[in-house]
Amino acid sequence: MIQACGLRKNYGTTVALDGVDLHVREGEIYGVLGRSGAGKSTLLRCVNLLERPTAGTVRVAGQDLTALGDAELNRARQRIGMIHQHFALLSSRTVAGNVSFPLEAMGVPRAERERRVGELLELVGLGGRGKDRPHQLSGGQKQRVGIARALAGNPSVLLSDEATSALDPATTESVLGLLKRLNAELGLTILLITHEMNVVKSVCDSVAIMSGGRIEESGTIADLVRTPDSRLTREIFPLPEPAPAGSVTLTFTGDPGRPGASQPVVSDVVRKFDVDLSILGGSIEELSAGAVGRLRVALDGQERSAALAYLRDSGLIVEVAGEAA
Ligand SMILES: Nc1ncnc2c1ncn2[C@@H]1O[C@H](COP(=O)(O)OP(=O)(O)OP(=O)(O)O)[C@@H](O)[C@H]1O
Repeated sequence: MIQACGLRKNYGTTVALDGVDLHVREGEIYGVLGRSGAGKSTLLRCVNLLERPTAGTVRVAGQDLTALGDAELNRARQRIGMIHQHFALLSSRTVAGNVSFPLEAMGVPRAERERRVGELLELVGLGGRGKDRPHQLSGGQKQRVGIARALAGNPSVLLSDEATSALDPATTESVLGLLKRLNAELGLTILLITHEMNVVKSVCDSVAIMSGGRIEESGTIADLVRTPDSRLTREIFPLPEPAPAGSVTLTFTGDPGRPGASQPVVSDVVRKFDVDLSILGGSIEELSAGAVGRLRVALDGQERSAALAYLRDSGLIVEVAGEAA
């Protein structure tokens, strides 16, 4: 749905994007994660051409935006909604007036606008709040207005620029829940940038990790957590590094056909084999891709090799420190 190839953006001598390739599939929620200054906002602004890239191409829904003139670009942008960290609402307008704003710009007749604004406010859980002013709303409600406004042009793509960074954890969760529902119900493709791992963990299907204007790592969350040395896996499941020589790190991926983190594989291995097992560290996370756990253990005893083989045969990813995978 979104395909960026070889994107570069220079501001004078600052290289904000240094050859970025991005592929967001239709219907997925794709997170771009990175520290301040990594280039995330620049990437997002280049996707809808609010910034013209210095080099590279951007295709959205099959259309090469970098090849369009201003008028065509404005039309194409109506199919790309955007929400912002600080909501960007007009304080002089009511809630309904804010949502109506892009429809007015598109020349939609008044009766049709009013019907559509009512639908959009219902969709984001703000039915009946149309006459309120933005200052009468909480942060989460303001962001819901921002989302309703972004959906006014019936976009196929929603871009989110740190949309939950100004919100408290409970409100963040409810806004993310809304985005997930819109993704599922409307088939909306969502590209969001964030510096919060929690956002990626709770809603994203895929992620790109940016640093210094480049993408360091990208892929589906499900694939990356199965790649034991991926940066995403190390950040979601921090375990002391380096692992003590001979220690064993077990990854429960929760894939169909593999044991989940709640299944008693570890107690089985101790019962079945002459081994001692002590836990050195670990955690379990409920990701959008399912429950995933990583556990580091010391495993010693006469039947260590047989126990390791059993763990592998049970479907766990087994890494032994100091041994090639
Ligand atoms: N309009 C601009 N003019 C000059 N330099 C810019 C401009 N916009 C961004 N930069 C620079 O480009 C680099 C990437 O900035 P960008 O805002 O894209 O990063 P970011 O990952 O979104 O960080 P943050 O989360 O702090 O916004 C930084 O070095 C920044 O200073």
